[in-house]
Amino acid sequence: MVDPVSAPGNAVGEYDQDRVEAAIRELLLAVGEDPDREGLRETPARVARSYREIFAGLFQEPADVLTTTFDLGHEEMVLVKDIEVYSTCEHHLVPFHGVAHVGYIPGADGRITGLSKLARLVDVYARRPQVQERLTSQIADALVEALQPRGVLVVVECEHLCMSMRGVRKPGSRTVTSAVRGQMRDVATRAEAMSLVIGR
Ligand SMILES: Nc1nc2c(ncn2[C@@H]2O[C@H](COP(=O)(O)OP(=O)(O)OP(=O)(O)O)[C@@H](O)[C@H]2O)c(=O)[nH]1
Ligand SMILES: [Zn+2]
Repeated sequence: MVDPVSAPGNAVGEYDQDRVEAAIRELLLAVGEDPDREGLRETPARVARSYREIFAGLFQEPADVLTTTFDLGHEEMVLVKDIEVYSTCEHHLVPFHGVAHVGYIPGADGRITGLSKLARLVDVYARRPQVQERLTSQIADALVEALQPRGVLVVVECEHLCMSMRGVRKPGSRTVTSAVRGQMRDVATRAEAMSLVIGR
C-alpha cells in the first residue's frame, strides 16, 4: 500500500492508491477488456500513480503556493501569459489543455508574488476535476485573497478533448473564459491587459 496523501484543498477524502487501482481494473473489465493480458497487467497501478499527479491539486491550497511575496512598491500591471494548462473535464474525465494568462495590479502596499507562483497557482486548480469557468474564477479569487491587489485578470484558452475526440467531434475549437476583478474592470485598464494578452 502506497502512503495515502491527505490534505485539505478541495478533497473530501484522501487519495487511495489501492482503491483507484481496483477501480481501473474494474473499468477495464466493464469496457470488455482483459486486465490480465500482458499489456494491461501494470495499467491499473500506472493509472493510479498517474491520477495521483493529475488530481494532486485536490490536496493543495492556493496559500501553499502564494507564500513568497515581495514588497517592491511596484504599482503597475504584472502579467504572465501563455502558462501551459493541463486539466481534466469533470464531465467526461478527459483532458482539456491550453494556456492561461494571469495578470494583476498590485495593491496599495505594492506587494507582489514570485512570477512562478502564478503558474503554480494555475496548477493547483487545474489538477482537479474541473470546468474551465470555475478554473478561471478560482485563480482570480485566490489572487485577490492572497495579494489584495487593485485588480486581477485571468484569461484561459483551452481545447477540450471531450469536444474533439468524441461527442460533437470538433477538433481545434478553443474555449476562452475570463475572470476580471477590481480595477481591471475599468474599460481602459482591461483594454490594456487584453492587448498585452493578445499581443504575441
Ligand atoms: N461550460 C462548460 N461545459 C463543459 C466543460 N467541459 C465540458 N463541458 C460540456 O459539458 C456538457 C455535458 O453535457 P451532457 O449532455 O451532460 O453530456 P454528453 O451527452 O456527453 O454531451 P456531449 O459532449 O455533447 O456529447 C457538454 O456540452 C460539454 O461540452 C467546461 O469546462 N465548461
Ligand atoms: Zn468534457
